[in-house]
Amino acid sequence: MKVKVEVKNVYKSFELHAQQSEKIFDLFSIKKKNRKEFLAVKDVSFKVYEGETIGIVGLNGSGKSTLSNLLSQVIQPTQGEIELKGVPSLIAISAGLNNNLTGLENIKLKCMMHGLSKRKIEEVTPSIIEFADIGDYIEQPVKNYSSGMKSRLGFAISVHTDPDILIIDEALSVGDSTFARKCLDKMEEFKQRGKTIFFVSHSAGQMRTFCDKVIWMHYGELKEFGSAEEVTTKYEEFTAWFNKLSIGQKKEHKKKMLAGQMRFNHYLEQVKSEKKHRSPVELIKSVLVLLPLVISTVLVLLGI
Ligand SMILES: Nc1ncnc2c1ncn2[C@@H]1O[C@H](COP(=O)(O)OP(=O)(O)OP(=O)(O)O)[C@@H](O)[C@H]1O
Repeated sequence: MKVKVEVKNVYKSFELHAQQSEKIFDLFSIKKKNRKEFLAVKDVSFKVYEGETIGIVGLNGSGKSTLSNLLSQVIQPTQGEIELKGVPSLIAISAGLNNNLTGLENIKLKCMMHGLSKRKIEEVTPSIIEFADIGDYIEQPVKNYSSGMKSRLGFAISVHTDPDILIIDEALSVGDSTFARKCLDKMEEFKQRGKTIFFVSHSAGQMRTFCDKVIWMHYGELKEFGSAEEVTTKYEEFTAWFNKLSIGQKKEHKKKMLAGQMRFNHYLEQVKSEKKHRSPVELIKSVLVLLPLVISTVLVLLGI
């Protein structure tokens, strides 16, 4: 079997600015300040083969969506590498939908972004509308949709763009059971066609029946990666233990674990090799941001 996705020592950190002014200061400063950052994904590595369906489980805030966004290239790793052999498509609640455009306009836009020709878009549009099944709302701006409607439209568009790697981030949890069944049937069809699927869900049943393997994300780290049965059982044992804790104990546990995800941003740079200064590219970017301000100031001073 061919390797379809390879994730190598991936980290994703988010800088935590105490104030907006810090953010602006960082944009213009040449030397990076040592700010606090949060490691949402911490040294994650795994390989996925063609045709595998991979479930992703974990408590709230464990890094599942961050990992989904990394896999679908919506965000880039802070460190590490992700190699994808194929085009990914993310299905998440309202992912990639433009709120100000109508459903129909979004269909055209997303299909174009996936490289479909005008003729192909005209050909698949009726089928997308039928799958989404949101009636006259298809002519309404997406901002008027319920989360279930957004999820229906997002799912319908994504499966019709025929992606190689499908990443489904809890989109099914907001739909009703009929729609969830329809999506699961479609996913089964994709699976039969040898597509690679990542599937974020809180349902142990769906993990067992639908996935070959499961990734358990735990406070940013990959705690387990193995057969769906084995990892789901371990995860259920953990949640049963966790749910037995008192509210205070749960809070204490979370606090301790989250503290382990806090770092100063030099941490990753130390891991990399003590690279404390901005790269020339970053420096040029800062200069370009300042350029319009400098030009307008000079023009004002010259009285032009
Ligand atoms: N842009 C951001 N800036 C700062 N922190 C972020 C950002 N995005 C995510 N995080 C943090 O990263 C952690 C992981 O978030 P993520 O959404 O990936 O978790 P999750 O497992 O998908 O959670 P849930 O089950 O609640 O959807 C959370 O603590 C979240 O607050």
